[in-house]
Amino acid sequence: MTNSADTRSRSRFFALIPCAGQGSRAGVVAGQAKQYQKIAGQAMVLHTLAAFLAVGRLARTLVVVAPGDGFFDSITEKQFDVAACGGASRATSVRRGLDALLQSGAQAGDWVLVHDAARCLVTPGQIKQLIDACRHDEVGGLLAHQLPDTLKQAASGRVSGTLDRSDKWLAQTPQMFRIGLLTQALDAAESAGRAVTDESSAIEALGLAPRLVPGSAQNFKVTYPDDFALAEAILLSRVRPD
Ligand SMILES: Nc1ccn([C@@H]2O[C@H](COP(=O)(O)OP(=O)(O)OP(=O)(O)O)[C@@H](O)[C@H]2O)c(=O)n1
Ligand SMILES: C[C@](O)(CO)[C@H](O)COP(=O)(O)O
Repeated sequence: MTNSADTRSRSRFFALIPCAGQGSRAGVVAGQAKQYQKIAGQAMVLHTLAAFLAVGRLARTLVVVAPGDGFFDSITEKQFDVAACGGASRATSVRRGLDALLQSGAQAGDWVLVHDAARCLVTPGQIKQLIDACRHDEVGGLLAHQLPDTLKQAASGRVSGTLDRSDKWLAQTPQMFRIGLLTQALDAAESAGRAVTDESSAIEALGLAPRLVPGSAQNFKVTYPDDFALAEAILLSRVRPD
C-alpha cells in the first residue's frame, strides 16, 4: 500500500512551454510570431527548448502553440510534444496545456515547470536550480531577479515617489508547481474573472506563498525590439550554456 508521502516522492517533472503569443510589443506585424524569429541562427523557441531538453530529470516537454500553427510540423523525430491548443491569453494557453499533460499520463501530484517560449536565455543550470530548490517545497516556486535599479513611482510622466525595493523581485520563468494545484489556481482565477499574468499570481490568490529562487538578469523575456539584439549577443557569447 502506498501513502501520500510515497506517491509525492515519486512525482515526475514536466515542462510546459506556452508558445502561442504574437509578440505585438516586439513590433512583430504580420507573418512569423516573435518566438519563431531567428536569433543566433535558429528560431527563438528552439534555443528555449534546447535548455529544457538538456535537463535529464524532465519526464517530458510540451509546447503549446496556437491552433493552426504548423511551425513544428517539419521537425521530425522531436524530443518534445506539441499541442495546438493555445488560447487568447497566456493563462489560457497554460491551462489548456495542463489538460493536455493530464490527458497524456501526467498526474495531479506531478510537478510542472511553466516557461515562456520567449525567454530563450534560460540555462539548464537555472532549471536544475529551480527543481532542487522547490522539489521538497509545499507550494512550489519560481525563478526571480532582485531589482538592480532604484524604483520610481510615476504620475503623469513625472516621479511621484521612490519606492523601497528591498522586498521587490522581478518574476521570471520557469515557475514550478504541482499540476493539480496549478490547475485549481488557474480555474479559480478564471471563475473570479481575475486576469493573471503568471502562474505564481494564481497560486498566491489561493493564499499560498511561492518560493523565490534567484535567477539571472540574463533570463529576460524578449519583449521589445531592442531585446532581440541583446539576446543574440548573449547567445553567441556562450561557449557552453552553464
Ligand atoms: N495567448 C498567449 C499569449 C502568450 N503566450 C506565450 O507566453 C509567453 C510570454 O508571453 P509574452 O511574450 O509576454 O506575450 P506575447 O503575447 O507573445 O507578446 P505581446 O504581449 O507583446 O503581444 C510567450 O512565450 C508567448 O508565446 C501564449 O502561449 N499564449
Ligand atoms: C510570466 C512572465 O514571464 C513573468 O514575468 C510574464 O508575466 C509574462 O509576460 P506578460 O508581459 O506579463 O504577459
